[in-house]
Amino acid sequence: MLYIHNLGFPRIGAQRELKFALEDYWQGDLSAEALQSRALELRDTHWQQQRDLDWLPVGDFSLYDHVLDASALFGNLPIRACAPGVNPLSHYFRSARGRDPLANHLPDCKPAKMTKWFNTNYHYLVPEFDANTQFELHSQSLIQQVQRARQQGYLAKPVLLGPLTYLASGRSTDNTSVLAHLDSLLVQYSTLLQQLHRLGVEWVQLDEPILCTELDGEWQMAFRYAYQHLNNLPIKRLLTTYFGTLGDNRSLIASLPIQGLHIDCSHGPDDAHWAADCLPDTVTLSLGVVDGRNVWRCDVNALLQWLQPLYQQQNRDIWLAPSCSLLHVPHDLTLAQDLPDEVRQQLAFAVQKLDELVHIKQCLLAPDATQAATTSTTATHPTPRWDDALLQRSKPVNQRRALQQARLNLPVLPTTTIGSFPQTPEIRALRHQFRQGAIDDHAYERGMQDYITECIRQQEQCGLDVLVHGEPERTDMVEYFAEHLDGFAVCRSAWVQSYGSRCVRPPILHSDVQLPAPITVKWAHFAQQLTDKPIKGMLTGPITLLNWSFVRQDRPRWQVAEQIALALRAEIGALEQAGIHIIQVDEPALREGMPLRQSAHSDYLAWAVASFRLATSGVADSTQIHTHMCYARFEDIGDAIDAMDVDVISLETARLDAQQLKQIANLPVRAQMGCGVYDIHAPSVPSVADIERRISLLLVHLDAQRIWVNPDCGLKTRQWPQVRPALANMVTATHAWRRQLQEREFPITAEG
Ligand code: MET
Ligand SMILES: [Zn+2]
Repeated sequence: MLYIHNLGFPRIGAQRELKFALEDYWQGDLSAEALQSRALELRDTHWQQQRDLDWLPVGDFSLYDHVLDASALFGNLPIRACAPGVNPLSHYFRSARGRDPLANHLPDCKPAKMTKWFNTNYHYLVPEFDANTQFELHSQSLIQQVQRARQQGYLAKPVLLGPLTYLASGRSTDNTSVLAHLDSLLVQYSTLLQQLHRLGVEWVQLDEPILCTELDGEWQMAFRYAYQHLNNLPIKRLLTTYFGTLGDNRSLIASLPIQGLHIDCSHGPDDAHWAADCLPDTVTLSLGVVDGRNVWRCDVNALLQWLQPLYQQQNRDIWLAPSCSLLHVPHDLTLAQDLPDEVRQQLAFAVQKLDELVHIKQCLLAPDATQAATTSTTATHPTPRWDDALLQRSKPVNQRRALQQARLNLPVLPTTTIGSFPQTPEIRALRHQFRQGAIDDHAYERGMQDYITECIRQQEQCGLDVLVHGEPERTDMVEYFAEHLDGFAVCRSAWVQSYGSRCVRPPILHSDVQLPAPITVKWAHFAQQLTDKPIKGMLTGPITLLNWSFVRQDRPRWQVAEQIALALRAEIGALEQAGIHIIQVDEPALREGMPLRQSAHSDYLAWAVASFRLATSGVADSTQIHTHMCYARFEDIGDAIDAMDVDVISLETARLDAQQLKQIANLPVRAQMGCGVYDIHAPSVPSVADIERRISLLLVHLDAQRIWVNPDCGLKTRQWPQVRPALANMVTATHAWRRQLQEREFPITAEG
């Protein structure tokens, strides 16, 4: 038999209803009951939108995050977030955010750590384990949802994070192994599966995406052990793997006692063929044939070429699904009226992806009666081959240094910022009015120039050495460039959840990327005219533009990166021409684009670094190239960072302890380094003493000549009353150190 199902649906709502409800609730403007009833309405609506499916995912909806939901389900929220007599909803939100309106009498607590969900841009809250961890099942909410779905006539398939992926996503806070908790966790899973079975549930979905990563012997054993443990339960278990291929885990998977296996087919049909050939007919095969990570329409013709024969040869049940949860794509294309028609025709968002499943099912069941849709995509042109010399600056980094210094004449421990300054309500309003056509180009530019003037004045008053224009024209560091480069489209309603109530709007890269006209030059040039201090030009790098966009799939990623890089190379050339001699090319997303499997890392880093160099190597040796990275670990990519061949790199390091900072300082990187000296996310103003201490830590490990002083990241989410004193303190602390360093160099003796 042939069925269609879904692994998970976007939760935030087509119009971001959940976001607004959550934010109202956190503000104290919406009661907990009202929040729950909005969530219930949203779930009902989303179920309605999935009504054509044979099996409906239930339990995939979340008020904040599905990993946090698993922690709540198994009674494993951090103890510091919980207090007797407090509503469980408060425990949940205190775990996520440190506070909750229903528990205002409690002091704020430290929220759980947030980190990226595999290689997506979705962030989850990291479960915590220690020797005292004890699980306790809180299944009431899930059970109610299942009952409600069944009452509404759906065949409900509860969605659970699998026990191994749950443990692997967590961290032990006392150096015990997370696997030490497997036994006690399995007891809860068993109880839960029995409860679901008693409700009449036939299938449960167990998400184990870690099966698409490399697993060592211990984890493989744990998998066998865990699924054996769940084996004697009467409910059917669909083991879902996604975000990659099965690789070396095929034989492990074949050894697990499961009734169904879901395979991500967006990477090709090999795993599907393997499973069809090697798994017993009693195992249902769920094929993730519609890409759940991207917005392009499925090429049904191409798909049927392999799917049709595979389906016909099988005696087992086949299910069709998106490759993974649809959480990672926008909700509904019909709302995307601002996209050009020729782009929209090529796309499918969550709702449309389910229509595609219906269509594919029809094609398989009645091949003669149905017409497979052909997908036409805009033709693109591979970039003409360029000379490898384009990847090289003329001189090595240590020789460029003197040339740059001759022009810039910077003091030791130069101070700067990462680029953006507060995005005030006035600036947002200005951009909004301009977009609406309420003000003309002239008024918009004048408004921006006024703000840039203000940013320059503030930076001069604080005494910074290298200034920036402040990025007021940018809604977002990727979106702004996507709006001004050919080949990208920005859809203003295409929201994807990033974490909690936060959503992002990844641009859609649909055809050849080109720079029609310089993007940043006028702002940087305007700023430079206002000051004698050097202005640092600001760009988003090729890899970050790539990793934070939806990218065409008919071209390899390295090729797309190369095209973006060439467009940025032209922009950088134009900045240099306009008299900007320091240019920062931000790559905060370099690390997160790393493939899940370690064996693929070096390949990725090689082309990522090459495209960065392609963008940046065209400048004179006397022009200083900076890059900035954040949100990531850097310890294991030191070589790649060095290979980027920048003159200065700034890193988000303010939250690292002395030991970790030492690791960063000792990376095999030749560039000068700006290890962020204060955390821009912290609500308080860092004191002069704090920053001095931070600088002294750096001075232990780095030559003073290599150190830059800057905040951790951009300041756009901050407000001026905090930014001003923070930067002033940073400069004061730096000056104090400069004096000390000078005294060390010319020690003041008793005589002199
Ligand atoms: N230049 C950017 C900014 O200052 C870099 C941000 S990194 C996420 O906002
Ligand atoms: Zn940053």
